[in-house]
Amino acid sequence: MLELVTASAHSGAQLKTRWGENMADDVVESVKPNTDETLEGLSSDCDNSHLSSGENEEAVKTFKDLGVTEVLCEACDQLGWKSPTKIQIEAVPVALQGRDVIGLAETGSGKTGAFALPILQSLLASPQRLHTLILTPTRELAFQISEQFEALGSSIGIKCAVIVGGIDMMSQSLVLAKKPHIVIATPGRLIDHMENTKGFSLRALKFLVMDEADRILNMDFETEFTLLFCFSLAALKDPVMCAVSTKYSTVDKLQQYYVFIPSKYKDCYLVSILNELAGNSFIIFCSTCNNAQRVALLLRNLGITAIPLHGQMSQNKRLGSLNKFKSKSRSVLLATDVASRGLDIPHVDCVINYDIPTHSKDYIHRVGRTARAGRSGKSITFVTQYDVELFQRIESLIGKKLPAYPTQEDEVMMLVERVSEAQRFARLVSHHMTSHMDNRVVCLWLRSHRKSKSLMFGCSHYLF
Ligand SMILES: Nc1ncnc2c1ncn2[C@@H]1O[C@H](COP(=O)(O)OP(=O)(O)OP(=O)(O)O)[C@@H](O)[C@H]1O
Repeated sequence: MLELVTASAHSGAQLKTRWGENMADDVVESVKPNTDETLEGLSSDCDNSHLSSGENEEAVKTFKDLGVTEVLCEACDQLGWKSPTKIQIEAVPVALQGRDVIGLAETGSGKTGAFALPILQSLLASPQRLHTLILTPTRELAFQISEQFEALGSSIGIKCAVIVGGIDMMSQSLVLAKKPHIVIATPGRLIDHMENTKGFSLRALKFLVMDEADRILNMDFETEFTLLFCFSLAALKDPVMCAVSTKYSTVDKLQQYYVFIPSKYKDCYLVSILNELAGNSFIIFCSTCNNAQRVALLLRNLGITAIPLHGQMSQNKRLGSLNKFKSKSRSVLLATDVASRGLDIPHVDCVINYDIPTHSKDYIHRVGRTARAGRSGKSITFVTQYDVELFQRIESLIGKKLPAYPTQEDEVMMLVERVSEAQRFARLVSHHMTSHMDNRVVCLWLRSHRKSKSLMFGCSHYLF
């Protein structure tokens, strides 16, 4: 699940968060009025006065019915959004009235649109630079939200800035100096700019969004309601709770399975399932960066187009991996929980929990990377002899017993020798990579140690 909090109509001085400082403390310069002609030209089109909250789902069929202005309705149409989702029906009219909103809905249910549309409409009504701040827990999510704002706001000349770690501060300062309408940031880098970038001020901010609020605040509450209620005490004014999911739930179109296997045969089962479901697109979750890297190498050794995504990679490499997976040039993404929240890659057919998540809540976020926006999808969770208790906790959190995924043990065991060979290669390559050996040297080394042609498949791809 993902929560959103839109704190609308707050002045910068009121914006206080638990993770950081008072955002208005570092005010150096006030924000100049917007001169963006496109936004101003369109602003008269915007009239929310007729809106009332509490319109129910049955009565509302279109974005227009929610009070969304014509130009944004057209943008939704261009994105292929024929009608609003449940959370959009609940949250958009309330946010358009200028109320603070706490949103709660299933994964892949369109929460980004639910806060993006009211923000864009507010910008149309009163154009202003540095109008909105969106905080996200991961860098990838920040880029994704920016893409969605730019897609919805393309015809109105919206300017977004993504301010995340792993990217040069100076170039970000230049982007901030141009005073974008919307800043999408991860907390650490935002604080850096607030402390060190002259002239950067959030005083005039009209909207604050905390996407994945529990993760940003780094708090593990029993339910997300409690978390957001606590946050509302600190910063929100009489917020409206828009909940279209009242507990930790997974979507109906997701088929969830587990497979009970001995720990030492995890790789064999993985390869067997990937072979069986060949042609699909997978995200495989591992609990550590090392494991994600090692399994990616192992699969590459076996000719499977796998690519890693984890926090020990540079930001450029992380984005490169994600783009290759998104563009379908790689069919398997080996990821840590850095990819478990919010990432929206519609073509993901199957999520495999190679390592079971330690926090049950992460299970819901991970499997939510498939079966998004009404599509169907599959998830398979590996449960070893060490994971039984964690698995039971997951089942009790989601409130259902999962069926076993059918596997043929004898067929899996036929892979043991082949997989062991690939494991040895993966370990050796990992060792050379972690000892900072030049990539070209690794490739040369691999060539000289080549045992069979297929083991060397994709050698150049070691250079990620
Ligand atoms: N009204 C709509 N009709 C059709 N598709 C939509 C609609 N609104 C959003 N979408 C699409 O649904 C997908 C999921 O949306 P989004 O990423 O906002 O989900 P989410 O609820 O934030 O998920 P998560 O909890 O996993 O972060 C996106 O591809 C988005 O373009």
